[in-house]
Amino acid sequence: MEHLQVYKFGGASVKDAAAILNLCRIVRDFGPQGPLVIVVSAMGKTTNALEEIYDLAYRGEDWNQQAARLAAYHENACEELAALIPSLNLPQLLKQLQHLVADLTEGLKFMHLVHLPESYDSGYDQVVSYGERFSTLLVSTALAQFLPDAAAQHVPAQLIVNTDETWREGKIEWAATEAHTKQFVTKALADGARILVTEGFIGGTADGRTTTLGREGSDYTAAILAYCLRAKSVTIWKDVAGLLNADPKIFPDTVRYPEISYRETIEMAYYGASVIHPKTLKPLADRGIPLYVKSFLDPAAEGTVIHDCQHPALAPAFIRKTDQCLLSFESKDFSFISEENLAVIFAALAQAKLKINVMQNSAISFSVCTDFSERRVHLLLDLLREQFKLHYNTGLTLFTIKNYDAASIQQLTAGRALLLEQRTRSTFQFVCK
Ligand SMILES: Nc1ncnc2c1ncn2[C@@H]1O[C@H](COP(=O)(O)OP(=O)(O)O)[C@@H](O)[C@H]1O
Ligand SMILES: N[C@@H](CC(=O)OP(=O)(O)O)C(=O)O
Repeated sequence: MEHLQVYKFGGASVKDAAAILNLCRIVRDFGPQGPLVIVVSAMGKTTNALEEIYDLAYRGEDWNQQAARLAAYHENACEELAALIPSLNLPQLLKQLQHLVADLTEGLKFMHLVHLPESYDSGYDQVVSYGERFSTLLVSTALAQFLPDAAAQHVPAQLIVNTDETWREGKIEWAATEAHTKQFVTKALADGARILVTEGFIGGTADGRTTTLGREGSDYTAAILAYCLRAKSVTIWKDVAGLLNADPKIFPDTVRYPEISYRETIEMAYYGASVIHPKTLKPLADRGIPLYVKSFLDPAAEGTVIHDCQHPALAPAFIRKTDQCLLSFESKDFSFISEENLAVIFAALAQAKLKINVMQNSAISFSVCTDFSERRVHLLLDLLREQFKLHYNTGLTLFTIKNYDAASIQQLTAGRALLLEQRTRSTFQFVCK
């Protein structure tokens, strides 16, 4: 479907009724005339709120107040949307929302009273996925009223984005996803819809259970659907002017990259540039689909295009990852760290689902820097305690400078005590307090 485009709207761009109206205007004023698939994230900080609710429920603590606050936030958005789009049928929208809220709270009560889910992670997906289900209901309803000619239709992501049962990080079953996506989209277009709206971040297993694709995974959903539909392009609408050389919330004086290659961007995302989910680039690069990053606050502005291109050297990019943990494994008897030891350590890291951000070895010890998760680090320690002496430090920060020069290293390292440092020809990384 080479005319089809994919838009993705993240949490900031749907955070309240005014933001949803802005989305409708972007689609009307800047959107294509042809078919458009819209991928929607949960409103504002809803996913964090659902994580908190799930944690409380899993621990057997009271989650009712937090759940009521989340329901009120969405109800309030429905009421405000109805004031902004008078043709919207508020009682019907509220009824649909309340239905979803009731499903969510039933699930939580069931877990609380009857039995815990088979694992923390499987229960997480059933609960945390509601953020996207709520937001997609609001956005698809608003679009259907705002642009009646486009006959916007909701396509449930659980039916088209097929995954295995890797909870919280569902692995895409590509053949099934491609077949179902084509089938649902073709049918909806044949029925007269021009705009299809679906949930980002969530998928479904073959037996109908909901999975999630990893935090901030809605960008990835957009790329998956674009790949399966051989779309013309993907546009992700953000609260920044495009892909910048650093996060403007952290670093002053950022510059925008008007054009950048898939390869450079994939590395920036991998090192932690949170503007794009790291898995997003591969499906697009595989099919040569350009990715536009544009500002929903200034939709007429140029933004960034990420595609297959050659460009001159880029300004150094600065990336910060907080909440890091530096773990070191030491042999107990002064024997060298061998390949056999490393195989055991890597297997345990994979089992504990701890991803390595940086690693380094010396004669008798091996160190890795990972994102910190108390639950996962403790599992790792349990797995390896017998064989190795283990030390770990938390509350650390990992900085990466891509395309570094002497001045950028000096700028970032000045006054900091470095616990680990590493450089390749293009990348300088260090971990510090
Ligand atoms: N290199 C970068 N360029 C632009 N924005 C960045 C970069 N690195 C981090 N960011 C941050 O990413 C944010 C947008 O991404 P995100 O919050 O995931 O959006 P959404 O959830 O709305 O999709 C920006 O507000 C900015 O703070
Ligand atoms: N709502 C999910 C998925 C997502 O992609 O969100 P956003 O597009 O707002 O980063 C999360 O917060 O993780």
